[in-house]
Amino acid sequence: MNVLAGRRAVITGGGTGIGLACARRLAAEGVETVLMGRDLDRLREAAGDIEAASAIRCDVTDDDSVKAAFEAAGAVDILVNNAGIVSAAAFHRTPMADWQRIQAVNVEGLVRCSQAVVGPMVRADYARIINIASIAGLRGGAYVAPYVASKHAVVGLTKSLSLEYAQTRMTVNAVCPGYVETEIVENSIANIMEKTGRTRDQALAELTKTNPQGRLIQVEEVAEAVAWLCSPLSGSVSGQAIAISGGAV
Ligand SMILES: NC(=O)c1ccc[n+]([C@@H]2O[C@H](COP(=O)([O-])OP(=O)(O)OC[C@H]3O[C@@H](n4cnc5c(N)ncnc54)[C@H](O)[C@@H]3O)[C@@H](O)[C@H]2O)c1
Repeated sequence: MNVLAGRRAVITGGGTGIGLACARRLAAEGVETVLMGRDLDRLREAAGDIEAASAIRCDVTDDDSVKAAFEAAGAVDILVNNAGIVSAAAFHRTPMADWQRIQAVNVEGLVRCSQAVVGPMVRADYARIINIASIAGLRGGAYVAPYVASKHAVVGLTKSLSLEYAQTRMTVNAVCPGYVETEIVENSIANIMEKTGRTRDQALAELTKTNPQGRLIQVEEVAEAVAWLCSPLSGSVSGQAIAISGGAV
């Protein structure tokens, strides 16, 4: 029998990319998944293909939306804070509004959703918070300062919460992927092509050369790490930021 059968997981930004792969992987362990995001039609379509999955509208930047969504979700054993955005620009040309937009989703959104679940989680016999950070949370990167700062904040929050709740049965960890083949990366490729006039293959090579294995990472590889962090036998792993980067960090 699957040891996670009957557990309930919320995955923010669960309708696409890494979040959707996490939902599929956890569902394979018998976990009931709740996909949260802004586009309910897309979420419902995604949930329709997954056993015991449901969809709830949630904008992680909005207090009322988060409150209503987590009330509707009910008891939660696993929270995967996956919703995230990125933008690329030279530091001196990055408007303050871009900084605020990225912090609002990547950092404040994660705080809001985590605060919505930790109360009951600290009293539970099992609980997991898994934050999808990035290798941008472990090292710097040119032209992506707001994203890098936000993902460093995610890693800092992960370490702090793991200590704050160490006396409970909750673990808090981050996974830190390099470039993963998703919509975000497709946008990065389009951005490089537009700014530099490079072909798609050249733009893709710019990204894959950051991975010593010379390839894009697959969403299933990230989801596998998330599933392991959910397993009861990983209960003494907490406060970690696990790179999934082909050895880049
Ligand atoms: N793709 C990569 O190369 C890569 C690498 C490292 C880390 N990450 C991180 O992985 C996570 C998932 O990204 P992805 O690559 O699957 O791309 P994605 O764009 O498919 O996923 C991001 C999800 O977040 C959702 N989202 C954005 N703003 C939201 C909001 N205000 N409220 C609720 N949901 C919101 C989007 O709708 C989308 O479903 C992000 O946190 C991203 O920073 C991605």
